[in-house]
Amino acid sequence: MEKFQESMYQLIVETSTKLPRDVRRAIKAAKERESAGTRSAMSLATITNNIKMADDNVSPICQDTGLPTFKIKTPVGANQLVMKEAIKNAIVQATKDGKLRPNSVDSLTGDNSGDNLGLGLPVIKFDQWEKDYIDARLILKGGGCENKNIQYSLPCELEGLGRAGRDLDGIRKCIMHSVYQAQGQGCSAGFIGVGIGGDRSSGYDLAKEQLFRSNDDVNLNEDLRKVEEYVMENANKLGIGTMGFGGETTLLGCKIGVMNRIPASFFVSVAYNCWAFRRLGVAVNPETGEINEWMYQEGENIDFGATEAEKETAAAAETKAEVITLQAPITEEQIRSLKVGDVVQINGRMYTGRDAIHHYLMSHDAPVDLNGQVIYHCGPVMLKDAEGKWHVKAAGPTTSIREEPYQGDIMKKFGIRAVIGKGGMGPKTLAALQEHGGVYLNAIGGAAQYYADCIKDVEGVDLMEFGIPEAMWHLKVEGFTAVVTMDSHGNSLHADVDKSSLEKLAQFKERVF
Ligand SMILES: O=C(O)C[C@H](O)C(=O)O
Ligand code: SF4
Repeated sequence: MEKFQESMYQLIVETSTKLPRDVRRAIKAAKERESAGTRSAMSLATITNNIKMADDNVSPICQDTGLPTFKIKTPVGANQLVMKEAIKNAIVQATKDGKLRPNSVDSLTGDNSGDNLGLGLPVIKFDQWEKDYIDARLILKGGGCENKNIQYSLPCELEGLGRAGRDLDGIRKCIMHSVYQAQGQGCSAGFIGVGIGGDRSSGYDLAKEQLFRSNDDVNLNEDLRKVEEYVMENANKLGIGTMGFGGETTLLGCKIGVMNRIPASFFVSVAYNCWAFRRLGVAVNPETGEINEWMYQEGENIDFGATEAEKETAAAAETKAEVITLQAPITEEQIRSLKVGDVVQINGRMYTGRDAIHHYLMSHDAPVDLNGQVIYHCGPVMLKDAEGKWHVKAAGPTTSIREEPYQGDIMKKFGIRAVIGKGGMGPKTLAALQEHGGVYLNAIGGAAQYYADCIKDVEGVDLMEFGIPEAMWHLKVEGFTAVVTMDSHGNSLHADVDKSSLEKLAQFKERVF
């Protein structure tokens, strides 16, 4: 088993940096469905560029490399303790090499362990089987989509859909609702794994288990196959689209599993996974620990390479004419001239700030003058070189809604003019944007390589005590592109899409099964 650690390292690196073939094909099909020139088409072009960049740079597709979860099947007699130790070592190494973000945080103190280890982490689930090889699978599922998981206890009342009963039709309604409630916040278009039955914890386990199925397989259970097909056809009519910008594709895959339940409980558990659906697997020799075979290799591999990239550059050049350039510090007048739908490109300085920084700024002074400045909701992957200089390895946006309780107050307190994130913010922030003269810019979630490339220098860092993802990084950017989705005139694309998709959801109220 001396090669097992190296094999697990390879599995981690491949999973973090290369999307599996079935996922690539689903994204390509989504791109082909979208009409040219729309915000969704532009986002999908950025996403496919990003996938290609991650391949080429062998760097994380998305900066949130999730809570590493291994599912391992072993032949009788294989030593699971040895495997566990090897996996931990491989994780520490992958973190040092910038292939994983240090993502393990003490739940009580907020301290980041720095190496992705810590109480309960990584998650490793072992099972024994009769076969003579080790089947090791890994999923790196980020926090934004994990937060959009949802569990229904039937019977229940659902907005837009009415009563969901304890039958196949009730299940159908829950699944349709789960897609609606995620909006763009889990970096749509997404994949869902659904678990029917069990208790609250085994139901969610079953839902996550479905995410290990190939996106192209056909459910052997006839009822579930019908529901899967129904959901794939109809969820895309909700019009939520890529990043919640509206558009043709909201869902890229739906896999449903079932297990028994106890008479009093009827759970439908949904695990939502973003487009950056990072899961892979290997078959390992139990004697040597070497990889015999990579999984999920069936079908055509889309590399989103040269010709696609050329087309996208051309498309980007076409839209260039409409792009508005912003450079911090930004004046109130400039900000008030922006409106929902505008595409902006930022040059110059921006500061990262997410959960810990927002909480901190409520009761402290800022370490820098934020007047007229831009805050980027981002927790990057950073590496320090031998000279002590920091380099950005991955830096896409994080879900902004978590900062809703603080954002408006902080913008007013420090004179911040623009915040960049993804998934949109709520009414409190919208009111503050109007009152103070501010704007919300939606960047493309998961496009961590694309945005890392826009960051030309790391000019400083404050509040490192919060750990790498939560610190306030001072970034020099060039051509950082984002879309105005909330402006200073009271408009919010997110509120509009939420409203229209709820109306569309109501079309699916009538019994189908
Ligand atoms: O933590 C992050 O960087 C992003 C997170 O996965 C999110 O989607 O909000
Ligand atoms: S930022 Fe988006 S793509 Fe990345 S893990 Fe979070 S939900 Fe997934």
